[in-house]
Order: sequence, then C-alpha cells, then structure tokens
Amino acid sequence: MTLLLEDVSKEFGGFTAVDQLSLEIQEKNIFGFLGANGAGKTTTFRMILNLIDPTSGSITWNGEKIDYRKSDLIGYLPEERGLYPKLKVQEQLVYLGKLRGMAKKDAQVELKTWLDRLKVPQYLDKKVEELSKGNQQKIQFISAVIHKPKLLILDEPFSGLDPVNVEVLKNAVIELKKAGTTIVFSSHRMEHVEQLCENLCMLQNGKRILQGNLREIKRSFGKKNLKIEADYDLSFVNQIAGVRKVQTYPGGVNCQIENEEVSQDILQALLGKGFIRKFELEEPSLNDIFIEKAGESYE
Ligand SMILES: Nc1ncnc2c1ncn2[C@@H]1O[C@H](COP(=O)(O)OP(=O)(O)OP(=O)(O)O)[C@@H](O)[C@H]1O
Repeated sequence: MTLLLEDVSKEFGGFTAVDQLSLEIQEKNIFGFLGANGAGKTTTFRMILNLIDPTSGSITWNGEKIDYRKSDLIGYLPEERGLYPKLKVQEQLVYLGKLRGMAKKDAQVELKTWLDRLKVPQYLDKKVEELSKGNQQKIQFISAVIHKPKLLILDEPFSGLDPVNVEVLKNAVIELKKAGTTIVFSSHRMEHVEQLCENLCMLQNGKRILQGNLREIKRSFGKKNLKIEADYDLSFVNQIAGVRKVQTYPGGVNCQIENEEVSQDILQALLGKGFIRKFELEEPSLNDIFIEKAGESYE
C-alpha cells in the first residue's frame, strides 16, 4: 500500500505551488510534511486525495489512482474545518460514518470509544456550535478516523489545541499507527513532526528541500549544538574559529558550531580557565535543520 508521488507539479495560473515533487510513503508509517505557510502542503494533500488534478506528474496508492471508490479507506482532516454547527455531535458523526460504509450501530460504538479516548464523552449530544474551537477540532478528527481508514491525511491536526490536548491527539495518532494506519500529516511546528514521524519531507516554495528518515537526517547533520555551563564568563567562545553563534543564558551558553571537531578546540580553550559543569554536544533539532536547509535554498 505504498503512496507514490512521481514528479508532481501544480500550477495556479503562472504560479507553481508544488514543483516536481517525488515521494514514496510506506504503509503503516507516520510521514510528516513540513514547511512554512504557503510551502505547498495543503495543495499536495488535495492532489493526493484527487480533489484537484496535478498539472503534471502522477500519484498512485498501491499502484492505482485514489478516487471516490476508495473513500471508505481514506480519512482526511482538512485544513478548513467543516462540521455542521447546528447538528449534534452524535447525529453528525454517525451520519458521516454511514457515508463511509459503516453500519449505524458500529458508528455509534466507535464514536463513543473515540469520545472517551479524546476525553470528551460529555459532547455526544451537544451541538457542534456549543463546543470550543479545540473541542470542535477533536470532533472533526473523529470524523476522519471513525471508519478506521487505512490512509489518514491530517492537515495541521494540532493547530489551535492547547498543550494537554496536543498530547491527547498525538497519543491517538500513535495508537492509530500501531493499529496499522498509514498517516500523513502536515505541520509547521517542527517539534510535532520530530516526536511523531519516522520519515518526513520539508517543502519550501513548493520544492522539496529535504526528505528522508528523521534519524538518518539528524545523524547526517552531525552534532552542531554545544551546551557549556561554567562558573566564569564564557562569552569569549564567540571568538573561536568555527563558532557560528553563541546564545548566553544564566550560567552557560548555547553555541552553534560548524562541525563536531570545533567542540574540541573549544574544550582546549576552556581547560585551565576553571570548573566546567557541563559540556554537551547535542543533536540538531529539526528546527535547526530547517533553518539551515531553508537558508541554503535562498543562497
Ligand atoms: N486555488 C488556488 N489558487 C491560487 N493559488 C493557490 C490556490 N491554492 C493554493 N494556492 C497557492 O499555492 C501556494 C501553496 O499553498 P498551500 O495551501 O498548499 O500551502 P501550505 O503549505 O498548506 O500553507 P499553510 O501552512 O499556510 O496552510 C500558496 O502560495 C497559495 O497561495
């Protein structure tokens, strides 16, 4: 059940929103789409779901185009949320479940399970308009998963949620993956992608600027963050060759260095100056990697 995008482009008028994007998304994986506003994430999702046609290139799932006949196998949380405000949660979600081929009873049972799992059982018979924005989002999430899709596409699933609810939803996504769902989601919050995805793609202005396995990407970037804590003024490390940036905080500094070897020069310079409480080389965060890659593509 591989999802395959081959040389996919989308133009609106003369503007290229997605530019020759090729990707392979393996089944039972969580795949992250990263990119700033306007990078082309939503446009890519719409093409995958066959809601809009690519200008060129092809998209297949298990060797076939996705069309309405596969809608029972697919779940989609669109960026623009769209529930009926006047309908009660139960009426609406059971109806949507039935549209996706479920028996009424099964949809009712599944809905109750999901409301419990997302910690909102009290909303079963509430009208959607009575719910807060974050809780409406949970209901919309349930509408995307109630029929147990094989492929789940989530456009910015965590936007507008408080930190506790972000965790609740993240756990739900992890459970769905364990149950065998292939999940593709977008976010411009690097930490969400970092915590959930095995594989990811970074888009900028419609172009892929990075793609691959998260662990391998991080390893290939090397450890370029160095944290030092000492009882004396560390601002002089700024002057050492290979140090790009130094951020000072009480009791220590965070340094960005060009490569791991620079850390040894810094250590040499520190020795003899006094007591060092911490000297730690850290993996780059996805945010660091994004900033570096995004910068490169402007050069
Ligand atoms: N129907 C359309 N007509 C014209 N331009 C469009 C259309 N849809 C998208 N675009 C443009 O394509 C680009 C990519 O938009 P898209 O919504 O895919 O980005 P995104 O990565 O999802 O951004 P965001 O994080 O803000 O949702 C944007 O510049 C947008 O203005």
